[in-house]
Amino acid sequence: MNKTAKIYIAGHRGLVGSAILKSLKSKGYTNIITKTHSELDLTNQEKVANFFSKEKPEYVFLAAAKVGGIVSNNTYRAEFIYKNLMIQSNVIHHSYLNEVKKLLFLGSTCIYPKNAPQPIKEEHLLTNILEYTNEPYSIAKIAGIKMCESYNLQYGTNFISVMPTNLYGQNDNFDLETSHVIPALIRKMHLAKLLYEEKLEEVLKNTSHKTIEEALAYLSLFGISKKSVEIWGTGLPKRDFLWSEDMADACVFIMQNRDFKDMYSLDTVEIRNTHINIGTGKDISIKELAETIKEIIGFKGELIFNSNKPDGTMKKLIDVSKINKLGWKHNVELEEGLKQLNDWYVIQKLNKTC
Ligand SMILES: NC(=O)C1=CN([C@@H]2O[C@H](COP(=O)(O)OP(=O)(O)OC[C@H]3O[C@@H](n4cnc5c(N)ncnc54)[C@H](OP(=O)(O)O)[C@@H]3O)[C@@H](O)[C@H]2O)C=CC1
Ligand SMILES: C[C@H]1O[C@H](OP(=O)(O)OP(=O)(O)OC[C@H]2O[C@@H](n3cnc4c(=O)[nH]c(N)nc43)[C@H](O)[C@@H]2O)[C@@H](O)[C@@H](O)C1=O
Repeated sequence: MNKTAKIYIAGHRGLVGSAILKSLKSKGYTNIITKTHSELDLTNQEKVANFFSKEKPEYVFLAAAKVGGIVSNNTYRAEFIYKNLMIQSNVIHHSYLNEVKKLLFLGSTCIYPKNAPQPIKEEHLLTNILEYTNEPYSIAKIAGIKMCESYNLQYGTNFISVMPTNLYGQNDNFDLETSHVIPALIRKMHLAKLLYEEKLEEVLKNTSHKTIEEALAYLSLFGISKKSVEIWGTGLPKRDFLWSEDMADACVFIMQNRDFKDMYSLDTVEIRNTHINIGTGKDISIKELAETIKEIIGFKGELIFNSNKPDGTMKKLIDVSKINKLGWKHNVELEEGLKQLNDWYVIQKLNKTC
């Protein structure tokens, strides 16, 4: 991938896409194409076909998807399967038709069985049943992996599938209903702290409500009060969290240095691993995570675990030995990343009107 190569980042305003854009720019890439969702709806086959035949990108980072946390996945099941299948089918197929040299497809570690052996290796794909809360999303992601594999084997393309663990970082989604756990807990605890300090004007600024009564009623739906914050589930599930800029770094590293055949040849033909895990290889319970965030923010109230909300997969530690062997390792440890994200949130979101 030379510095003037034409590179398309699909989803460049999202958590990962924005970090990939930043990384490529910092490395001196000058010919990057981006389109917002409203400029190019990737679920629309005709528009995607026109875009690819006009722009002819040489490299594609496929970081556009319908994404969300556990409740969002469980609630908007039809949207998760439909939109993800459409986006990835359109982008992968038109990348093939337009002779894209290399494409990177972002899947997710939720593709693995819910009770997969720990740490989860690439070869555990399709060995048992999936976690039900995110089954539609996972099935779409598995279809994406198999689409890349099939195009590589039949058409000789160079399409690589990476499976990120749970990600967090700047430009994340902080919506209380649809976000992932880290942005949700950061926002919940800041709001509870503002309530505790009786900074009601600031609470109002940080919700989309007109009166403080409406704002308080809304916050109570999410278990946010001056005395306590609700944490979904039992607190016992464990997750491996990766800083989004580390994820972007891994994506750029693979696009610069590795090909599909490097991954394919890592295993026996019988195992036919065609994708690669990206994470830290370390996990933490949601309870420990919540306590760490509480400490960073300085919230003095209680954490209340609501076991009526889903836990999801209990353990999702991934084996990262393959990506490590290929020459990449994460850089930012969780506590450092949480502090950085909290600082960013305070400047970019907490003191701005929603
Ligand atoms: N966040 C995480 O923890 C994890 C993410 N992943 C995967 O990483 C990738 C990136 O995720 P992340 O950055 O978190 O997601 P975000 O939700 O932050 O960003 C997704 C991007 O895709 C764009 N997009 C969505 N639908 C369309 C569409 N129909 N047409 C055009 N653009 C669209 C969005 O644009 P707009 O905002 O304008 O809608 C946005 O820029 C995804 O494939 C996701 O599945 C994998 C594991 C964990
Ligand atoms: C990346 C991954 O993201 C999703 O899966 P998930 O790992 O379950 O992600 P999550 O961040 O939403 O939750 C992690 C854990 O945290 C608990 N939890 C506590 N309190 C809150 C809370 O307030 N919000 C959220 N979202 N979770 C909370 C929550 O109950 C769960 O036990 C997939 O659907 C799938 O899309 C996917 O690939």
